Amino acid sequence: MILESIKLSHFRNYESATITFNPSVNVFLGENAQGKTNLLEAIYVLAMANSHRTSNDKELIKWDEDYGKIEGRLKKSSGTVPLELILSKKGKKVKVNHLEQRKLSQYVGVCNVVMFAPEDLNLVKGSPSGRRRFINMEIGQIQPVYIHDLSQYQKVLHQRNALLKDMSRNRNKASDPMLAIMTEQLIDLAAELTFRRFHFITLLRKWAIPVHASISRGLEDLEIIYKSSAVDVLEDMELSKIKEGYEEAFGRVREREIDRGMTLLGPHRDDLQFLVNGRDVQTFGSQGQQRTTALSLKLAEIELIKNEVGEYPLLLLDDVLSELDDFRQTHLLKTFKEKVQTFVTTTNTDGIDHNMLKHAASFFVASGKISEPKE
Ligand SMILES: Nc1ncnc2c1ncn2[C@@H]1O[C@H](COP(=O)(O)OP(=O)(O)OP(=O)(O)O)[C@@H](O)[C@H]1O
Repeated sequence: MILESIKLSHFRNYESATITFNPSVNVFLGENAQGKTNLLEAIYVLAMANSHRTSNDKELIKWDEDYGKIEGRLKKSSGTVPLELILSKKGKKVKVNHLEQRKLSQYVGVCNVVMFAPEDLNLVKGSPSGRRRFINMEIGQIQPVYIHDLSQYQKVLHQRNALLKDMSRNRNKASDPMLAIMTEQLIDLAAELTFRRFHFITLLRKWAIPVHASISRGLEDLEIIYKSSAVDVLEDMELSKIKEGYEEAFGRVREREIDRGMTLLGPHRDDLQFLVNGRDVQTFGSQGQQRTTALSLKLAEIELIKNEVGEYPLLLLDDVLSELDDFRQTHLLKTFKEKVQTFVTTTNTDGIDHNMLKHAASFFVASGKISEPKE
């Protein structure tokens, strides 16, 4: 898919801007804090209806304005699709082909993106919540129903936590039937999410392992393990078996949950583990191995999306090229040259592959204004 153009109104530090993109590579050049990342963020938000760096949508609206808007024209093999996202203090509205979509699950997935930002280099080393967010965002764009299930899960989790908190304070037996109902609801959703996540990790593994071997010049074997807080999920495990596993596990922790006043098991406490040559990269890996792993995951996602939805996603590279050594950079750029529309931000083109720059449109970004492309 190709993003032909974008129009921003009151988005971050952009008052208004319209940009027509190159179908191959677009480079955004500028000093720090001028609006380069904001521009990639706008593309990401247009695709995912959520930012990659804040969960507070109000931060996306230009200061002292009431609303912000992002419009884009996306070219897919099925035709051109106008997309629109309006942010206001009351919430957000999304439109596809000028028609408002009531549910985000009907919107997310129309435009696919893979973002690689400096914080992704932390995917391996950072906290489990970052890895859960990665899983949620990636499954959401290939299986929109996942977004619906996840938001239902979060609602039930919130209610169940409130009930457990109350039970831990009051030790009231009268709440037992309510807890049983909520546990059943939570288990249905937890099993569904775990099943989908496990299937996603199986696909991710298929693409990431060969990529990692290639970037490490055949020296490293990657393994990705889904670590469930409740069930030992096995290859090809049926949904009903995962559900049974949750029922047993919740039975075991019931008293502890009431003591602690919170839900102790479920997808919100799961994690991913990465092994390189059999050792945990998070604990034992060098910084280079951790970076290679993060890059392998991102490259794998591109192929995974192509395989699942039939078209390559847009690739957003926020100031990461200079973070990768020449070999990793060349690998990244060579693999997708001409196949994937790429958007790159940088303060300086010195560290960037010159062959790539030859085919790119370069834009200059200063104080929320974008100059015409320089060839
Ligand atoms: N809601 C907002 N309204 C107006 N300006 C904002 C808003 N949010 C952020 N900014 C401004 O946007 C600028 C940051 O832009 P951005 O994050 O895109 O930087 P950048 O060009 O990518 O720089 P760097 O190379 O340092 O990452 C800052 O000047 C910040 O004050």
